[in-house]
Order: sequence, then C-alpha cells, then structure tokens
Amino acid sequence: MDGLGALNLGASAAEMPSSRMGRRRVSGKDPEFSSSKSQISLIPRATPTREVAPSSSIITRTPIRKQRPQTPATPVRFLNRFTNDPAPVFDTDLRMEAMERDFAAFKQRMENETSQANDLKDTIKVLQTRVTELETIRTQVVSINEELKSDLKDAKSYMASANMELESTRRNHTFEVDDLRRKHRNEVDDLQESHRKTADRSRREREEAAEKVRKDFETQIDKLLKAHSGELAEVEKKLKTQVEDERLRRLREAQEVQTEYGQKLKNAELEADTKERETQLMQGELTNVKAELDRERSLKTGLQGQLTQATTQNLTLDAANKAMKAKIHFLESDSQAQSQAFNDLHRRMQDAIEAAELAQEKLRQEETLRRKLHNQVQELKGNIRVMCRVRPSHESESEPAKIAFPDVETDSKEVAVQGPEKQSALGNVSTANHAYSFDRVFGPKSENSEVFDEISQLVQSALDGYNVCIFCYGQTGSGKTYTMSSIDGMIPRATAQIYSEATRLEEKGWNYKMGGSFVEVYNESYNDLLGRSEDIDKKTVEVKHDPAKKTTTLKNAVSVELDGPDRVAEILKTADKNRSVAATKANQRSSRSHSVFILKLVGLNSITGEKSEGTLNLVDLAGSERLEHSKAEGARLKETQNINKSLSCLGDVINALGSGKEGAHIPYRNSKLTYLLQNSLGGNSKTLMFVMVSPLQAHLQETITSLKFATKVHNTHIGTAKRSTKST
Ligand SMILES: Nc1ncnc2c1ncn2[C@@H]1O[C@H](COP(=O)(O)OP(=O)(O)OP(=O)(O)O)[C@@H](O)[C@H]1O
Repeated sequence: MDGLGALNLGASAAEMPSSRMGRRRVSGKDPEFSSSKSQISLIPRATPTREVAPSSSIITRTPIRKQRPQTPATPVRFLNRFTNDPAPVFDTDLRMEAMERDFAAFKQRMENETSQANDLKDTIKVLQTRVTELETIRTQVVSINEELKSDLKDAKSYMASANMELESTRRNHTFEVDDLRRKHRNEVDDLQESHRKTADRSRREREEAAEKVRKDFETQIDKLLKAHSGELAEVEKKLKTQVEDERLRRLREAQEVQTEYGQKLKNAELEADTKERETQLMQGELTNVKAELDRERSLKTGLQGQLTQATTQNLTLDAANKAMKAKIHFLESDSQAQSQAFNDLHRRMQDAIEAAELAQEKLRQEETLRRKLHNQVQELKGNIRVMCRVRPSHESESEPAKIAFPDVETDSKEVAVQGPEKQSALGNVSTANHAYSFDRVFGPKSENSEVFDEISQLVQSALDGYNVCIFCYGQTGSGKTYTMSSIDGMIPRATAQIYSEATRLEEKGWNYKMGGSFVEVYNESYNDLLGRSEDIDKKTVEVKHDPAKKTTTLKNAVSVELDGPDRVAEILKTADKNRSVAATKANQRSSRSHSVFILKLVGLNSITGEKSEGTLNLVDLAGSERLEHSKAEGARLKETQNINKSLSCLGDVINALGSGKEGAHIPYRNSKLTYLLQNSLGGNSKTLMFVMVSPLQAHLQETITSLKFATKVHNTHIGTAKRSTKST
C-alpha cells in the first residue's frame, strides 16, 4: 500500500507544470507528501517571498520633497511619457509621473499575486486529483482486503473440511490397517496351525518309518540269530572253557603267591617280636638309668641342702655359741638384774613399735583431715581470688606513676593510683585518686618467693584433687612472664612444691603421677609449645572434654611425664623457644599469645584406696592493652583483636559463673582460651588471677583499665569447688 502510494505520488508530481516544480517539490521524497497516507498534508507552503519593488519609495518620497531646494520654480524639461513630446513638465507633472510609476509597480505586483494565486489554485487542483486517486486506491485496497478476507475464510473452511476429510481418511485408514492386521494375524495363525499339522504329520510319518525300520531290523536280527545260534553256542562253550582254564591257572598262581607271602609275613612278624623284645629290654634299661640319674640328682640336691643347712646351722651354732658365751658372760657378771633389764627393754621396744603404728595410723587420719580443713580454708577465702602485683620500674624507664600502698604495714590488700591531671574550666588542675582492694597486693619490692607463698595453698589443692587455674593478666611489659615462667617464677616453684609434697605423701601411702603439657592460644588456635618448633601453626592440637569425669585431654600435644624437678626447666626452655613473640609498637618484646602450662596430678593411695585427680593450670595471658594504644596494624592488628576478644570472653565466663544462676549458660565456647580451661573454671575449680601492673606513668591509663577489670573479677563469687576424689 505504501509503495503503491509513493509510486502514484511520484507520477502525479511528474504531471505537474514545470513552472511549479521550480517553486515546490512534489515528489515521493518530499516530506509533506510522504508515502504514509496519514502523513499527507494538503496545506500549501507559504508563498516564497518575492523581490518586490520597494514600496519604501512611496514612504521616502516626502523627505525627498522636503529636501527640495526652495528655489523659484524653474521649468524643467522632460520628455512627456504619454505623448513623447518634449514639453516642459512642471512639479505637478513630476508627481503624476511618480504616481504612475507607483501604479505600474502596484499593477505589476497585483499581476504577480494573481499569477501566484493561479499557481496555488493549480496546486490545489493537482492535490485534489491526488486525493481522489488516493481515495480510489484506498477503495481498491479495501475491496482487495475484503476479497482477501473472504479468500482467507474460504481457505479456513477449506482447511476445516480438508482436516475433517483427513481425519475421516485417517480413521478409515486405521480401520483398514486394523482389518489388515487382524487378517494378517489370522493368516499367520492359519499358517502356523497348518505348519504344526504338517510338522505333526511328518513327525508321525518319521516315527512310523523308524518303527518300521526297527521292526525290520529286529526281524532280520532274529533271523540271523536263529541262523547263527548253533555257531554262537559253540563259540560260547569254547570261550567259557578258556575262561575257566585261565581262572584256575590264575587261582593257582595266587595261592602260590599267598603261601609265599604268608611265609614271609610270619618271618617278619617273628623278627618284629624279637626286635620289640629287644626294645623293651633297652627301654627298661633306660628307665633304670634315668631313675638312677634322678636318684643321683636328688641325692646331690639333698646333699647340697644338707650342706647349706649344715653351714647355716654352723653359723647359727656359731652365733648361738657367741650368744651363749655372751650370756654366760652376762650371767656370770650380774645375772638377775641384767636379765630383768633385758626383759624390760624388750617390752618397751614392743610398746614403742605399737605406739609408732598407732601414730602412723593417726597421721594418715590427720592427713585426710588436713586435706578437708585445707579445702575448707580455701573455700572460705573464696574460689576466685584476685591479687595484684606492681613491678619495680627500671632506671632506663620513663617517669614512674604515682602508686601507693596504703596498708602495706598491715593487710597489704590495697593499692591507690593517682590518675592523670585534669584541668577545670577555671584552669584549676586536679588529679583523681583511684583506690582498689584485692585479696593481696604485692609492691615493687616483693619477691617471687613471697608471691608463691600466697599461691602455694592452691597448688596443694591441685595435689588434693582440685582443678586450679592461676592467671597472670595485664598489659604488655607489666611482669606477667616474670611472675609466671621466669627461672624462679610460679611454674618452677609450683612443680618443685608438688614434687616435695608428693614425696612426703609417699609414706602416707600416696603415689602420684604427673604429666605436663604446655600449649599456646595464638590467633584463636592452639599450638603445642612442647612439640617441634616447625610444627607450630601447622599441627592442630585438639581439645576434648569428658563432661562426666570433668577432665580435659589434648590430642596432638606432647605430654611430658614429670619424673624429676629438673624436667620443668627443660619444658620451660622448649616452650620459650616455641612461643610466638612478636614486636609491637607498644613494647619491644611482647607475647602475643596466651600460654597455658597444664599439670595433671593423678594420685593413688595404696593404703586407703583413695584416688585423686587434680589439674593445675598456670596461664600467662597475652598483653591486655587496648587497640588504639598498641598502634597495631595488619597481622598485629588481627592478633590484638583476637587477644582482646579472648580476654573479654574470659571476663564474660567469670561473670556468668559469678551470677550464681543454677544451670546458667556459661559461654566457654566463645573463645579458645575459655574452651580449653572449661573444666578448670567454675564449679569444680579454684581460680586465682594476678593483675600485673606496670609502674610507669606512660602506662597509667592501661593500669587503671586493668585494675578495673580485676576489681570486677574480684567481686565475682564462684560456687563451691568439688574435689575429684574417689575410692577404688
Ligand atoms: N617483679 C619484678 N622484678 C623485677 N623485674 C621485673 C619484675 N616484673 C617484671 N620485671 C621485668 O620487667 C620486664 C617486663 O616483664 P615481663 O616480660 O614479664 O612482662 P610481660 O607482662 O610478660 O610482657 P609480655 O606481655 O610482653 O610478655 C622484664 O624485663 C622483666 O624482667
């Protein structure tokens, strides 16, 4: 349709007068006559502006006149336009002439406009024709469309009838096929039946033929047998005679062989009898020899015994002789008095032995009582205790903080720290005094031995079958490692005490087995500090708890049997080598991990049958400084975050335990440290925390934070510990 329209438009344009073509492009490309019917515009374009003689001449005439010189009217001679007479033309003439000129111009213009209007009329006519054409085309298209629609309808009905026809043909075909199939099946069945019948018939025929043949053969054989029966009987008789002869011959031969073998057998039997008799004789002789030998041996043993006895008797006799001599001598000296004294002495000795036995029994009972009382004392002191230790400042270190010990002369339980200077709005400088009190406060002059005296009772508790946890908490450089694992720190001292105590308890029937492990919690994973250093961060240590027995086992971690006090030095050396030490901006040498020394103590009393199983955990915690102070970055930042997380989890666990709620959830699993110490924190355990304090002013803020944390722990009361002791 579009193409058609475009084509017709082109044709119409071609018919247009060429004069109009110049002014207006009427072609298929003209946008106003685009191929789309709806886009066809019948509005003519504005008539192009023509170069019309300027009418301004009329307007400008007046000034020209004004500028005319005011000279007397001098006749100017012009050639008369109408008459061509050269007559004098005056001013009026001039005006007339101008008017004529204007009229001519106006006329010309009117003509132009008329011609233009004509052009437009032509254009309108052409367009009207075009519209008529287009209408015709549209009508044609509509009729074609109608035709096509009816064709389509016809086609559809044809299709429907064809489909129906096809369907009926298909149905017919299906019927036919079914018929054919049935027919074919019947034919096949018939064929099979006839084939079966044929086969049966031929089989019967074959059988009949075979029967006939068999019968023929039988008849023939009978005939032959009858014919040759005489011959056969003769041959049979002959054969029977031959066989009988042969049998008799063989029988004779066999009898001969049997006789021969019977003789031989008899000879052999006789020989065997002789040999057996000989053997029996030999065996009898052997038994006699053996009995003789045994007799000789027992004789020898008896003689030896007699010799020993004789020697002993000799010695006894010697001793008796000597004793007799002494007695004779004694009796000879002062017989009665001395005999009395001797009897007294003997009696007193018996009494002393009995008293000693009684005393030992009492001692054993007292040991059991001591354990009981010791635990009661420990319980009275609280199952979680907090002690504070302020280390001395070294000469090389910066300005010391103002730390006071108000009750150093009496209880030694308080520490006071002067806070940083604060300036008020009025410019007044003031300092706050922070006082804290704990179970014990150790000043800078305190020695490790003094500190150990305070914890030795807890160490004793571990030996008595309790789980004990001793922590060192504080910022980097506050003295944790010095207190815990230096050469005379808590670990060597605790092990030494355990050895001496275990030895002392031996005479009371106790026998202890001690196994030591040393693990590190670094970046929330466990490392074996007693393993090979190359296995650090590679070998995974697994922590397993036995909820029933409340015991903890470490898989893939070396456990050293502490069979002598010197072994601990070795352990500390290995652990020190393996321990992850990294530098931070807060301290040159800083432990970035928690290290846990685990000492398992299993004791068995052979006299009372008692068994005790205790664990002593000595924990050197990683530096507790806050993130912003440590100025850590990258890997160090991760370490610090992990340290802070596990320390806060430790606080949470202690807090939850201290809440005293029966069956309350204790978040042990929130950090590897608390998970490891699960069985040594809470219920069946005794806990002691050392808050380590740096004496430096530069560390003041951290010191106050640490002391606040420790105060929180100190205010926690954990339930009564239960001793893991049982009778076997
Ligand atoms: N009581 C003390 N007497 C004398 N020196 C001490 C005492 N406590 C700590 N020091 C010294 O202070 C320094 C820092 O102590 P230490 O290494 O034990 O700190 P730390 O808290 O374990 O630090 P880190 O977290 O880095 O392990 C060491 O040189 C140590 O010898």
